[in-house]
Amino acid sequence: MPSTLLAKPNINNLLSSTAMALCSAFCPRISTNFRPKPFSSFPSKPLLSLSFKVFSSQATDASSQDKFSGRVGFLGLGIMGSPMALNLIKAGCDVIVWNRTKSKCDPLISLGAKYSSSPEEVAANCDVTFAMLADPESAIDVACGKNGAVSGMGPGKGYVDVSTVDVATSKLINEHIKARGALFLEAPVSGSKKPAEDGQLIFLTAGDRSLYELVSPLLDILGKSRFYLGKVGNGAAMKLVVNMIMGSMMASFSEGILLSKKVGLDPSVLVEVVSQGAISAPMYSLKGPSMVKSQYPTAFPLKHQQKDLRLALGLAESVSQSTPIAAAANELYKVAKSYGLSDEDFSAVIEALKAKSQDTA
Ligand SMILES: NC(=O)C1=CN([C@@H]2O[C@H](COP(=O)(O)OP(=O)(O)OC[C@H]3O[C@@H](n4cnc5c(N)ncnc54)[C@H](OP(=O)(O)O)[C@@H]3O)[C@@H](O)[C@H]2O)C=CC1
Ligand SMILES: O=CC(=O)O
Repeated sequence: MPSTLLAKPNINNLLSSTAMALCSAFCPRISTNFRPKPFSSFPSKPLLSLSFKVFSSQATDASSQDKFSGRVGFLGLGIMGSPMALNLIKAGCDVIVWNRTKSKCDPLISLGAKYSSSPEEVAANCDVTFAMLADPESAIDVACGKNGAVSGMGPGKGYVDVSTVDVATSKLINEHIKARGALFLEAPVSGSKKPAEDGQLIFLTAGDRSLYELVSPLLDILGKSRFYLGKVGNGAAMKLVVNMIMGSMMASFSEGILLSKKVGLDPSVLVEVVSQGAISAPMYSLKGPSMVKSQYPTAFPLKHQQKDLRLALGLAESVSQSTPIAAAANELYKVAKSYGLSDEDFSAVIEALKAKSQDTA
C-alpha cells in the first residue's frame, strides 16, 4: 500500500471562490452558520455503521470534505489533548471527554462537551474514541486497564490512539481492540501545542484503513496533513524517528548557543544567521530567542522528548541500527531531568549543558 499524504486546502483560496459555498455545506469548521450541536442521550447501540459514510479508496480525497456525524470520545486532556478536543467541539462534533484529573475536563464541558467517568464509559457511548496520553504505560492503562476503553469497545466502533508510544505498545493495544471486534488506528502527531491549537498537526497513521477513511474528516479538523503508513507500528516508528532527529537537533542547537556566547558572540545573532541559511528550521527560529533569554515556556515537555529518545533508541536497537548522536542527546535530556526540568519545555535541555560547564570549570 503506498503512503498517502493529503494536505489541507489553502483556506485563502477557498474563501474567494465558489469553493466557499461547497465547503460551508460540507465542512462545519468554516461554515458561517455553524452552531454547536446539543448532546442527545447516549446511544444504546454502536452507531459507526449507521452514522458514517464508508469511503472507497478512490474517494479518499473527497472524504475529507464530508462531515463526521458520529459521537467522538476524547481521553487525555493535557497540553495536546485539550486543544484537540476543543477543535472538535468548535467544529460541531458531539464530544465526550475523560481525563484522569477530572478538573481538566471542566473548560471543555462548559463549551458543550459531555463527561463520562471512565474510559470504558466513553468508549461505550462513542463511535470513535481518541486517546492522547503521556507514554506507553498510560496509553496501555487507559486502553487495557480496569475500566479501560477496551471494555467499552465492540463491533462498529473505532479507537484512534494519537499518543506517542513505541511499536510494541501500539501492537498490544491493537490486539486488545481487535479482540473486541472493533477497529484500531494509531495516529501519533507531529506538531506541538500551537499546531494543536491551530488545527495544523501532521498525522502519522497506520492500522485499519477503513477506520482511517472514516475518521479522515476529523483528522482534517485537527491537522493540516495526514499520512497513511500501512500496518500497525509504522506510525509509531515514523513518529519516533522524527522525534529522535528533533531531540538531537535541539541538543546540538543548545551547544551552538552556549559556544557562541563563550567565544564572545551574540547568541541572538547566531539564531538570526541560522534562520537565514540551509540549516534553518522553524524550531530554531521559534525556540531560539527564548532560549537565549533562558526562558522555556512549555509546549513540548522535556520528559516527553526524553521518553521519545529512549523509545527511538529501543527501536534502533531492535534492528541493530547505530544511533550514537541520539544516544548522546538522550543522556543530556536525562541530566536535564535530574535537574528538575522534566516539565519545562524540551528546549530547557540547554540548562543541562550550562550546568555541565560549571561542573567542569
Ligand atoms: N506537547 C507536545 O508538543 C506534543 C506531545 N506529543 C505526545 O502527545 C502525548 C501527550 O502529550 P502532552 O499533551 O504534551 O502531555 P501532557 O503531559 O500535557 O498530558 C499527558 C496526558 O496523559 C495523562 N496521563 C498521564 N499518565 C496517566 C495515567 N497513568 N493514567 C491516565 N492518564 C494519564 C494526563 O492526565 P492528567 O491530566 O491526569 O495528568 C494527561 O491527560 C505524549 O505522548 C507526547 O509525547 C506529540 C506531539 C507534540
Ligand atoms: O512531539 C513533539 C512535536 O513537536 O512533534
